[in-house]
Formats: sequence, C-alpha cells, structure tokens
Amino acid sequence: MSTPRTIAPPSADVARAARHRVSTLAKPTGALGRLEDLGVWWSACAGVCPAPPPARVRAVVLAGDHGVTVGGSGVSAYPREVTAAMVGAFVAGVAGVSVLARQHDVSVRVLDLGVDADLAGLPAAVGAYKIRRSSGAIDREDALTPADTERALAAGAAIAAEEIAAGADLLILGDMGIGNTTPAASLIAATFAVPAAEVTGRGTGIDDDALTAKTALIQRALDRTAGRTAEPVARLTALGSADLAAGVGFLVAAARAGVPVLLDGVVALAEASVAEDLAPGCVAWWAAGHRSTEPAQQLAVDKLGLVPLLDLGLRLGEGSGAVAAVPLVRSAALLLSDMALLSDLA
Ligand SMILES: Cc1cc2ncn([C@H]3O[C@H](COP(=O)(O)O)[C@@H](O)[C@H]3O)c2cc1C
Ligand SMILES: O=C(O)c1cccnc1
Repeated sequence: MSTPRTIAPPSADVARAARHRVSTLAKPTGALGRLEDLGVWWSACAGVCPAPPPARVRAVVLAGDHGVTVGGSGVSAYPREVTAAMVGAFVAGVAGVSVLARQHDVSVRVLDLGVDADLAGLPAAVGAYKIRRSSGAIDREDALTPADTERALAAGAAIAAEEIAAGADLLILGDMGIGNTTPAASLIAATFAVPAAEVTGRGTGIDDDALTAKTALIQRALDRTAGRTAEPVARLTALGSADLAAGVGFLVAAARAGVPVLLDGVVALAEASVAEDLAPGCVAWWAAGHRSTEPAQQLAVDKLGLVPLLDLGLRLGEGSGAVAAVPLVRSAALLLSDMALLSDLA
C-alpha cells in the first residue's frame, strides 16, 4: 500500500482544550497575544495540554552549492568557496546559529548534500548523505536529475527519522550554500505562480545592478521550465538543488511522524512551500520562527497562512531565526502549564 499523501493534523481535541485553558488563565482575555496561539499549537502538536516545553530541540543544517554561482554570475555577494568553509564552522561550533543554539540548548548537525568540494578533513558523518557536487545552473539547465531528486528526498526523510529517533521534540531546518536564495526564490515563485520581480531579494547583500541581474536570471529559470513545474517533485528537479530537495523530504517526514518544526528563512520557506504541495497538511505542524528580509520568504509565509514570531531584520539563514524563537515556544508552553487560573484567585 502506498503512503497516503495527506498529513494527519495535530490533535483538534487537545487544541480545543488548550484554547479553553488559555481563556481561563489569570489574565485579561487575549492579553498574551500570539503566545496564546503558540501555546495552543505546541499543545496540539504534543497531543497533551498542558504540554511540557520543548526539551530536545534539534537543528539540522543542510549544505550545498548552486550552479547559478559559477562564472561570476553575481547572484551572491560572496564566492562559492564560503560554503565549504562554513561547513567547517558548523562542525567547530562557531557559526552564527551555533552560538544561538548553545545559548538555547539546541543541537546543531550539519550535513553536506551538495557542496562543490571534497570535505575529507571533516568527520565522515558530514558527508553521509551527499548526493552530488553542486546543482545545475537553473537558468540554463535542470538543477538535478530526477534520480538525484528522489535520492535527496529520501535522504532528507532519513535524516529527519534519525533526529526523531534521537528524541527530538521540536526540529529546525537550517541552510548553508552560497547562492541558495536564488533557487529558493525560484521555487517559491513557481509554487505560487508569481513573477521573479515579486520574489527576488538581496540575499547576502547584493547591490542594485546585481539585484536586476538576479531577477532576470530567476525569470529566465521560470520561463525555461514553464509548463513542467506544476508537480512538486518535478519542480525540485527543474529549479531546486540536492540540499533543498532533502529539506522537502525532511519536512514531510517530520510532519508524517507528528514532530513539529520551527521554520527559518527563505530556504526553509521554499522547502516548506514545496513540501505542503507534496503532502498537504504539513503546514499544521509548523510555526514560522521569524520574518526574513527576503521578499520570497515573506510571500511564502503569507501564502502558507503562518505568522512569524520574530521580526528582527535577520537575513542569515542557517536556521538562526528559528533557533532565536525557541525561547518563545518554551515560554508559551510554561504559561499554559504554570499560570494560575482566574478562578483560583481568592
Ligand atoms: C559567511 C557567510 C555565512 C552564512 N551563513 C548563512 N549564509 C546565507 O547566505 C547564503 C545565501 O545568500 P546568497 O544567495 O546571497 O548567497 C547562504 O549560504 C545562506 O545560508 C551565509 C553567507 C555567508 C557569506
Ligand atoms: O532568509 C534567509 O534565511 C536568508 C537571507 C539572506 C541570505 N541567506 C538567508
């Protein structure tokens, strides 16, 4: 029997009970704002109200290079060699997300899905799911072969299963790959049928001329693949990358296993947009950690009906905006469990 496509939602009964408990806490109705919704979501995902706060939060950073950065295309403000160097920084625990993660007791695991380098100096586990070196330049060729896409989706699902087996009660998906905002924006544009001009952002900080060229490149990619990106797996083959496809597999597997995910920036939202298409219902297992400066991220968050928790002008990726939001999930859970009820007061 094939696996059902749609994803079972978090418990509606527990959500109702949590909503009721929120309404009886010792506070004016609605006074805890979005922390109330967050607490209800967390309880429903945990299947119990009140639910203990997340104790085993695990972040996975999927790394890969992108064909669009070859030959001085100018889509990124930084050279592609940074990708491999940053993988070393994650292993050493000195990347931006590593610092936030230590502070909030979140584990970070980096995996090379498609870095265009031989990372032989790093622990072999980093390369355990490597699919290929770099993806194709999506304005001229498909990002992946269909077989690569299937392998990457399966790799992502296997990675999620490992994190869940290790006890994760909340997952975070991070990204590392110079140029990755280009395929991410392209996937979001193709998913929601909007032109390049509505999704293209400055990524690592490109100037006006580079932004014009990046927008044109994304539009060429959309035009080149028009008519064959309606199906989500074909969309990943045409416009994605190994790391992005693995992210989609990760998100679908996590939702299927009933494990919630805090989403991060534009790459996570591209993965989420495709995952929701592939397995409708996943979105109920997600919360948006933050609002990125990337227009594609903002568009995808809106289209998926999510409301970002933080709005700090972050544009780092790596899972950083999601990790920064972990204390809010913990606070929301504790408010539901530890606050007095209005009726308890003398
Ligand atoms: C040192 C450094 C660390 C990073 N950590 C995340 N990114 C982020 O920026 C890149 C995407 O932006 P674009 O599409 O403009 O290249 C990705 O590597 C993403 O993970 C970084 C970028 C750099 C330079
Ligand atoms: O939205 C993001 O996560 C982002 C933005 C710029 C560069 N890298 C990531």
